Amino acid sequence: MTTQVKVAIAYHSGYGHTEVLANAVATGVENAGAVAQTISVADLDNLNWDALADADAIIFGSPTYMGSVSGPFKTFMDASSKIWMEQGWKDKLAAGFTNSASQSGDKLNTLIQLSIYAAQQGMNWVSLGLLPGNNSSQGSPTDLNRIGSYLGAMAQSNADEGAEVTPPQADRDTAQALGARVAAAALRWKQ
Ligand SMILES: Cc1cc2nc3c(=O)[nH]c(=O)nc-3n(C[C@H](O)[C@H](O)[C@H](O)COP(=O)(O)O)c2cc1C
Repeated sequence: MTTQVKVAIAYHSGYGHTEVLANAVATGVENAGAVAQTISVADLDNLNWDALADADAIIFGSPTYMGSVSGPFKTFMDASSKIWMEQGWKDKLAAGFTNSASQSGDKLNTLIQLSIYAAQQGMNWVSLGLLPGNNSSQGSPTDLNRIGSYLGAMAQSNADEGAEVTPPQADRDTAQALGARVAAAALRWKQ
């Protein structure tokens, strides 16, 4: 009998760019042989908390707004304090991704915030696991992990373009790689 591993992707996206990444993460999860479910956290009244409870791993995704997670994502974090009280997500795997307009844009702070959140929930954080791209004379903006993050997946979306154009394919592929890594880890974790 094969073990079914479920990976939830809990994300917020104000204008669709981070949602593109959430879908790319889900593709990576599915390609690695696990079941992916994307869950927008924007509508707390209709949030599928059961799916989060049922997941072996939760990958958190938020745009970087004002150098931290977006307001709706923070509202979701605070609403999950009931779960924290019971340590309901303890020992699940966790990972994170973020997206913003600037190359840096203080995205690292968002990933740190997500990893601390996961730690408070008793979860085990999975890093991106890719060497940095685009950091040598041989590098290119089309490289995987072109922004050079370790803690999670970072993406950059031009401020004047829609989600059908930006973030670029390299960032979508990086998000996909994160999904595949977490799914592979969850498959090992569940054995
Ligand atoms: C309220 C607000 C705050 C923002 N703050 C930042 C920021 O701190 N750094 C940055 O690089 N971009 C910032 N941006 C740009 C967004 O991160 C960027 O447009 C991103 O692609 C939005 O993702 P979304 O379409 O999923 O909402 C901000 C945008 C908004 C609306």
